[in-house]
Amino acid sequence: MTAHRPILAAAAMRTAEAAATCGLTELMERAGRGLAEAALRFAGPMPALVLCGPGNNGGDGYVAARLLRERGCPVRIAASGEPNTDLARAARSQWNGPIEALDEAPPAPLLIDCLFGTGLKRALEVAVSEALITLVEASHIAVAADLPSGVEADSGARLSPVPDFDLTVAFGALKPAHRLMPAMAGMGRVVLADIGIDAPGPWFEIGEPVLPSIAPDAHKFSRGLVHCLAGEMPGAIALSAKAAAHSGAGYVRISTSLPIAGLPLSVVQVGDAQVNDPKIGCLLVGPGLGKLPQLLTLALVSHRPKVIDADAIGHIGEPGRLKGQDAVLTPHAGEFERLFGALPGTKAEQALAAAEASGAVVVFKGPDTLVASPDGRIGFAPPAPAWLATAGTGDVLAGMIAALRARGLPAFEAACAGVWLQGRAAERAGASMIADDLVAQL
Ligand SMILES: NC(=O)C1=CN([C@@H]2O[C@H](COP(=O)(O)OP(=O)(O)OC[C@H]3O[C@@H](n4cnc5c(N)ncnc54)[C@H](OP(=O)(O)O)[C@@H]3O)[C@@H](O)[C@H]2O)[C@@H](O)CC1
Ligand SMILES: Nc1ncnc2c1ncn2[C@@H]1O[C@H](COP(=O)(O)OP(=O)(O)O)[C@@H](O)[C@H]1O
Ligand SMILES: [K+]
Repeated sequence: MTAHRPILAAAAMRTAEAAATCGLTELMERAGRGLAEAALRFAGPMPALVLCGPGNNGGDGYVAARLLRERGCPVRIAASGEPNTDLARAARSQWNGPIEALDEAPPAPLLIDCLFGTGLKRALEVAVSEALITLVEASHIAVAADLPSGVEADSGARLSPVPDFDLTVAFGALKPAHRLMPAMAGMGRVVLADIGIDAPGPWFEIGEPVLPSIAPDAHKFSRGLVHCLAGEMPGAIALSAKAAAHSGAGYVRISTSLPIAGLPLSVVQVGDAQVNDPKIGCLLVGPGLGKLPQLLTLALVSHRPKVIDADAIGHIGEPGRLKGQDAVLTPHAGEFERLFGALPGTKAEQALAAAEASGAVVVFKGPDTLVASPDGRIGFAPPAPAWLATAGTGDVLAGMIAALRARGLPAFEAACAGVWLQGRAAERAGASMIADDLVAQL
């Protein structure tokens, strides 16, 4: 099992830094050392150019340059201007080499970007942005300190054009941008430098789940019954049902008006939906539902936990309808906007607002999937392969979450576990996978 790693927004990071017992000077020394060591490990000793900005991200750069030079690397520094914090000024005063002007500096094989980190508030000046892009493109290996300059820490937005990096060294904790699009796509490998900050909080990167073990005296119903409501296009719910069966549910049942072909023989097809059957561990409605809002209504009459996906999300109408439902909602961006409207803020803030409005656990899917709970927790998915973008993988995820819920995990934990397991299954399935292959990897 890998632990959940904290994710701190810029303001929370500043609070955690201020609370660090070692003091800010030592924090910057540790950040600079972590950066220098990570760059050396990744690139080996090669001539480096460190770009230093005006704030503490620049301060980290002065420290890293000094330490790289102490280890025998030929290092140059180019700065966009004078440091404007005491910490950065102190770090610069310990550098006794020349400092070049950013717009005149020739490139080097190793480029280390310490222009801006969590303090970026607006687009880079055009000359600074152009120099950064030119120097990154002319390097062999480009490393970003904390964040690539131009990336907004909390939203993952690019406030100005940002070149692609090979390595990003996050200090103390991941920031939302390390796990949000578009920023995360251009960071290369992301590593975390431990600078001694201990700040567990309600936002984290989802780690490997601990799944309930199968009791020695288990029977099929104690392992969890998933009941799926089939709609107009039964192929989708069939995928969900298979995924549920292979995610450890002891019994998977589909209520359907017509027999569904291609299902494993172990999946039981029934004509009527006893949605209040106390044996049901989790109901699943939505995949392939089509224009049958009455099946969502039926699911909402049930007192059992439920996963609401796909077409069913479009039939909800008013998020408040889900209050008290013990539901997990799994919208992609289109379904999300249809139900919740165009919410303001970052993707994380939108997911939280949606969870609060609906009282449901919201799995806001995409290349940067988030799991938000009405109690304020957010799990950020670790990167998953882009080949998940193929029809039916969302149906598989819904079936996985339903099974994990039926096996006894609480709604938020089941959703986080499903998202993590889906990503790893996709890695094993490989780039040519279709949704059916994903099920084979569960
Ligand atoms: N605090 C700590 O103890 C530790 C912090 N650490 C490090 O510090 C980083 C955060 O440092 P930071 O807060 O100084 O912000 P940073 O990203 O360097 O830049 C902000 C400066 O840039 C300016 N500015 C902003 N946007 C701009 C623009 N587009 N174009 C031009 N200027 C712009 C802004 O000025 P202003 O907007 O006020 O004009 C401000 O002066 C963090 O990522 C980590 O690397 C580590 O060392 C661990 C210890
Ligand atoms: N570019 C991507 N990178 C990683 N995962 C992705 C990407 N695009 C989509 N996914 C994942 O694939 C699944 C697609 O689900 P969804 O859009 O509901 O498709 P469908 O309705 O066809 O099943 C989601 O789990 C989503 O997070
Ligand atoms: K940076």
